[in-house]
Parts: sequence; structure tokens; C-alpha cells
Amino acid sequence: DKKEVDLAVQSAKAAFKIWRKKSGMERSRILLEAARIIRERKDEIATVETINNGKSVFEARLDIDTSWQCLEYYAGLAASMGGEHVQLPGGSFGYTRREPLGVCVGIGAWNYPFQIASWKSAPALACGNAMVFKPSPFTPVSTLLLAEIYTEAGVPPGLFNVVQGGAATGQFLCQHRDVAKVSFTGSVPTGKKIMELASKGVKPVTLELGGKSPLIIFSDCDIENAVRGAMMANFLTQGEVCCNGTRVFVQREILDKFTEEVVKQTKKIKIGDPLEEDTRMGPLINRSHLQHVLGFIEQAKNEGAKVLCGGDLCVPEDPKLKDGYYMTPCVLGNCKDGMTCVKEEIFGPVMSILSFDTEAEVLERANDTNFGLAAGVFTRDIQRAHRVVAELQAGVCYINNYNVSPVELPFGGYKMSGFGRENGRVTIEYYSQLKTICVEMGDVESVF
Ligand SMILES: NC(=O)c1ccc[n+]([C@@H]2O[C@H](COP(=O)([O-])OP(=O)(O)OC[C@H]3O[C@@H](n4cnc5c(N)ncnc54)[C@H](O)[C@@H]3O)[C@@H](O)[C@H]2O)c1
Ligand SMILES: O=CCc1c[nH]cn1
Repeated sequence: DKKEVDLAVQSAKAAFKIWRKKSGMERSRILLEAARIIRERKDEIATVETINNGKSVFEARLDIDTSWQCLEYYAGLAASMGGEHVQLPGGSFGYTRREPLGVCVGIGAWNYPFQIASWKSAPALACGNAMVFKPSPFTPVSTLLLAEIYTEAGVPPGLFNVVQGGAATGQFLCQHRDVAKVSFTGSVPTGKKIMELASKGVKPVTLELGGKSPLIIFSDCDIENAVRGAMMANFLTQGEVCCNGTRVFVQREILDKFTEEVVKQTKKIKIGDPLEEDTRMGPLINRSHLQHVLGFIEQAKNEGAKVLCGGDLCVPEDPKLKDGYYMTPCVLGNCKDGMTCVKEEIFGPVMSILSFDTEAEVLERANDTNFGLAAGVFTRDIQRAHRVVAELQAGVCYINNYNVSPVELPFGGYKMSGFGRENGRVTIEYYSQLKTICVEMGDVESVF
């Protein structure tokens, strides 16, 4: 509630006073220690994440890898954040200092709980800020491990605080007068509300929102890689991934061959207990979301799409899983641009296949959306690959791969998929502010 949010912010504020005085090297050492502990406890954290979210433990381990990598990356940058020196006439000069913002708020979605908290806190802390983080109420657990790890690594108590709750808690955080910035990952409707709340206190926001990204497969591609890319673009974390390439445009010459192979591979995905080593798809986040995703498939059928595989409720043989929120991954054929399954973010394991003839046509159709998070292209023609990504209206573009997330590269959207970036060097600018100092070395020349 409001009182607990205030306690968390005040404790973060107290920790900020200590942390901001530390040198970049000192902060770096503590972040590196936190990264080391995450690496050491990777299997345990991944197991907690699987219980938290339902994703396969195999995948959860990859999430934990990009989490400690993110801490290492910003630890590496912490000591080299600085301003510039500018010579002015008469021996005077100016310089700039890159300073932290203060107490930053992170609000996360339920699909990558530990990773989202790491991607927000690592640059925030490296820049000298404190952070109060609110995970989704559907996945409250793993972020607490991150808080314990930061404390064990040596951050001042309260520097990274976790508050639990839903929309009301998030609103208290966004409106708190001692909060300097809000970084949000979640849906477009919530992102709009957060921007509105933050605007009242003139607080900067980073918005990492949803998507309906295009994946364009030209007939000259390496078809095996294109099929693997389409699977990566659609079925990680039960399809609950913001940057998924769910509109798969396939050039007509290879449509049948590509579709046949993608359906074959989709049918092979092992669904079941996400804690088992060979499982590749676990249950969706909750029953209402499962019904929501199945509803999209019903609507797609009514609008003329053809279910080529999956799309059904799934009850695994293991009796202990009988009440789980499982469904079979779905490939929809005969999709058209105007269909709901092609226009709206489903956030489940549903791939829509569309055909196209020419490059100009597919670019026009790929960009015909309010979202702009990601996009992908498969082709062996290197000139075409770069020409196409230059025209795609998306913040993250993949050539001959999909859904890889090296922390050295910025991640974030265009259009209604949000603004600001996570990861990469540029994110330092979203967690710091620039102070200009003008130094006079002579006498004051007054105009009065
Ligand atoms: N771009 C990205 O990096 C990225 C990453 C993951 C998920 N997402 C998007 O997130 C969505 C799915 O996640 P979700 O269902 O958790 O999203 P959501 O918008 O429902 O909730 C996200 C977070 O916001 C909080 N919240 C809800 N209402 C709020 C309010 N009025 N004020 C403040 N906080 C509020 C929730 O409790 C939760 O912690 C999808 O649209 C997906 O594309 C985007
Ligand atoms: O869900 C979208 C991709 C992502 C993963 N971690 C943060 N964003």
C-alpha cells in the first residue's frame, strides 16, 4: 500500500546518499560480485524462475545468463562514465558531469521476471541511482533473489528494494514525489497510464511495451535456418514474448515448403513439466490468459484462417499436471492482413503465416501496424537484407536470426512499442543527467 511504497522509497533514498558518492570503480566491483553470485546460483535461480513463470528450466537458465551478463556489462562501463571539458575564450572553460537521477522505479511484466529486474537495475545502479522495483503480482518471487544477491554483494541496504502489488502499488510508485524516473515493461494500455501519471511530476519514463513484429522470409533464404528462426520468433516462453515475430511473411515460391517444415517442427515441441530437462514448452501464465489466447484462435478460424497444427487446450499425461494452463503451439495458415490474429498482440504460442510476392509489397504490409518493437528478415542476398532493415519501422531488427539478445546491443521499440532503450551503452543516458559547469577565469564583464 501507499505507506509501504513510501517506506521503500525512503529507504532507497537513504541508500542513494551513500551510493552516489562511490566512484565508478567501487560500484563496478560490487556489481561484478553480484554477477558472480548470480552465475554461481544460476541453476537455483532458474528453478525458482520456472516455478514463478512456467517457462522451461532450459530457457530460464538462458534468462539468468543474460541477467548476470547485463550486470557485468554495466560494471564494465561504470568507471568510464564521465563528462567533457570544453575550452572557452580567455582561459575560461566549462565541463560536464554525468550524475545519477536519484531513486528510479522499475515496474516489470511477468514473462521475464528476473531478467527484466536485472536489465533495469544494472544500468540504474551502475550510474549511481537507487531502484525500487515492482514485479508483476503473477511472478513475485525471483526478483527477491536479486535483492538478496545485491545485498550480499555489498550494496548499501535499501539501494535495491522490491515492493509487491498490482496496479495500485504501481500508481503509488509513479506518483511518489521522491521518485526521479520510471522504467516500465508491460502492455501498451498500462504504458500509456504510466506515462500520464509520470507526466504530472515531470518524471522521465522508459517504456518497453508490446509488439506484433514481422518476420520476412525471402525465397532465396537458407530454408532450414528460416524455419529455426521462425520457431525462435514464436515459441520461446510459451509465445509470451514482446518482440516475437508473429506475422511470418513467406515469399510465395517457398510458402508450401516452409509451411510444411514449420508445422513438422512445431508438432515436435515437447510440452510438459517445465522443470524436466527435455521440456521446451510449459504452461501459460494463468487460466484467464490461456482462455484469452484460445479465444484468438477461435476468432482466427471464424475470420478464415486455417489451423495447420495445435491451438488446443492440452492436458499432459502426467496426472500432477492435469490442472495446468497448457495448450498446443499453433500455426495458422491462409492469414490475411486484416485478420485479428495478424493485427493484435496475442502473447501466446500462435504463429500467423502470410504470403507475399515482392519486396516493396511486403515492406508496406510489414510496416502497416501501430507497433514497432522488432522485425526480422531471412535472405542470402546481403544487399537486400540491409535495404529491407533500413526500411523496417522497428527498434530491433534481425538479419538471418531472431530473438537473440546480446546485452551489448540496445533493445527497445519504435511507435507504440515504446521509447527509451535497455542494454547497450546508450542506456547510461536514460539513467543519468548531465550537469554543465561554466568556469570564469577572468573578471565579470557586466552589461549593466
Ligand atoms: N518491450 C519489452 O521489453 C517487453 C518485455 C516484456 C513484456 N512486454 C509486454 O508486456 C505485456 C505483458 O505483460 P503484463 O501482462 O504483465 O503487462 P501489464 O501492462 O498488465 O503489467 C505490467 C506491470 O504493470 C503493473 N501495472 C498494471 N497496471 C498499472 C498501473 N495502472 N500503474 C502502474 N503499474 C501498473 C502490473 O502490476 C505489472 O507489474 C505484453 O504486452 C508484452 O508485449 C514488453
Ligand atoms: O518479452 C520481451 C523481451 C524481453 C526479455 N526481457 C526483457 N524483454
